[in-house]
Formats: sequence, structure tokens, C-alpha cells
Amino acid sequence: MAHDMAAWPHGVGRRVLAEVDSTNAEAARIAPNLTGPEWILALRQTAARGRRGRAWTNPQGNFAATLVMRPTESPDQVALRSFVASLALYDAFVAATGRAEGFTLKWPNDVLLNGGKLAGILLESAGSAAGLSYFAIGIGVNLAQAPSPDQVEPQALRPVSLLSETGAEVTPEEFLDLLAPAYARYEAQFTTYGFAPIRTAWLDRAAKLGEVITARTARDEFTGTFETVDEAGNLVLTTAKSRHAIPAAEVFF
Ligand SMILES: O=C(O)CCCC[C@@H]1SC[C@@H]2NC(=O)N[C@@H]21
Repeated sequence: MAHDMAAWPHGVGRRVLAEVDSTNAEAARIAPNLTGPEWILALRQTAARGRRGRAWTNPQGNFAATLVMRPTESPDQVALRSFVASLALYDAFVAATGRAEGFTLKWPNDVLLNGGKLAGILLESAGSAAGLSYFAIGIGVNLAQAPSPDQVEPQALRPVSLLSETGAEVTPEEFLDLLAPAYARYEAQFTTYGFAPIRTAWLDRAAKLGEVITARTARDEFTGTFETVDEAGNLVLTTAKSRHAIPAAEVFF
């Protein structure tokens, strides 16, 4: 790995499990007894989950971890953590490879390398609109192996691995030691200054900004120009007829 290793963040727990069903499921189990934020890394997951109820393929050597925390703010602020985590992933990849070239962020929360999907984030929480009891940021990275294209949905981006695209050999533990300090830096920025600087940094690294993309929501499909991400984290798309601020969708290029 080509990097200067930042120190592990103060007050943040680190557990490494040889095997677990899902680090997000483990996060939910340990949440009631949390005394501070905690990273849970698993070397193997037997029931890893992806977004929208999909399974996540987790081959040997890939990174699977969850950061679990107790929030102090509202659920909509918690949802913005997917942008915080995406930026931390981006920095960890730059630190691990010594280059920024080729890494981009796909709304709402994937990291791409050379246009293929390198990492995904699954944000889960429990509680009510009045207050969440915990939230968990689950992160899967194809460090060593990408699932074969037939294991993902037909229109999904081609999965890629860090190893095959860059030649960088990074273990899950090494990657966690890059990601946790990067996350802590962006988390401090978010809690101190709010979403504005996170949004700007995210937009600087965005894939397909200003280009035509398709967003599929539970009810509709919009094809239009990806204008920006607004102050609430919505995807802003303009079509010939109108401007749409979309809170949740699957995006296709
Ligand atoms: O669908 C996606 O893009 C999100 C994938 C998230 C996978 C990670 S692996 C670690 C954590 N534990 C899980 O069960 N899922 C997330």
C-alpha cells in the first residue's frame, strides 16, 4: 500500500470477526450496549445484504464492515451519512493506491473505479422519526475480487475490484485502518459545519454530473440531466418539461 497511515480515531471501537451473518445484523445486535461508535469488520459474511433487499456477494479477501453509532440528530441528517461515508471511502482508496484517477462517486452511495462499481454502502437505522436508537453504515468493497457480472442485475454497472483495476493488494484490516480515520475526519466536518462542505466535496467527485442519466423510483422513471445534489441530498434532474428533486431512486447510466 502506498500511504501514510493516519492514527485510529480516538474513542472509536474496532472489532474484527472471523465470520458473521452480516456486519449490519451484528450492528443491530450490539447497538443497545454501545458506549461509543464502533467499527465491526468481518473476514467472512454468510448472509451479507445489499440495498433494496438484494444479497451482496462477499468473496474472500473483500472488505465488509459496519460503523454503528447512536445519533443525536434527526433521521434526515442521519441519511446524509451516506455522502460522508462515500467521501471517506474515496480518501481511503486514494491513500491505498496513491492515486485519485478513476475514482468517482455515484448518487446516492456507490464508489466507482474506471466506471465500474467498486464499493457499496447500506445505511440502516432503527427508531422513529422522533429519534433513532442507532444507525449503521455498512460498507462492502471489492478489494480482491469482483463478483461476476451474472451475479448482479442486468442493468447494473460492471463490478470491478481494486486489485484488478490498480494492482493494489490491500487486506481488509489495512483498508479499515485507512477508512476509519478518513470517516472520522468527514464526520467531524459534518457535525461542525453541516452538509454544505460535504455536498461540495461530493459534487467535485460525482460521476455523470451534467450528463443525462436515468433515475428509477418506486413509481416513476425520469431521464434527464443530472444538475446537482441539493441541500437535502436529493438528486436534482432536469427533463425537457421540469425539474425533479428525487429523494430515493436507483440510478442508471
Ligand atoms: O447494495 C449495495 O451497494 C450495498 C452493499 C453493502 C454491503 C455491505 S458488506 C458490509 C455490510 N454488511 C452487510 O450485510 N451489508 C453491508
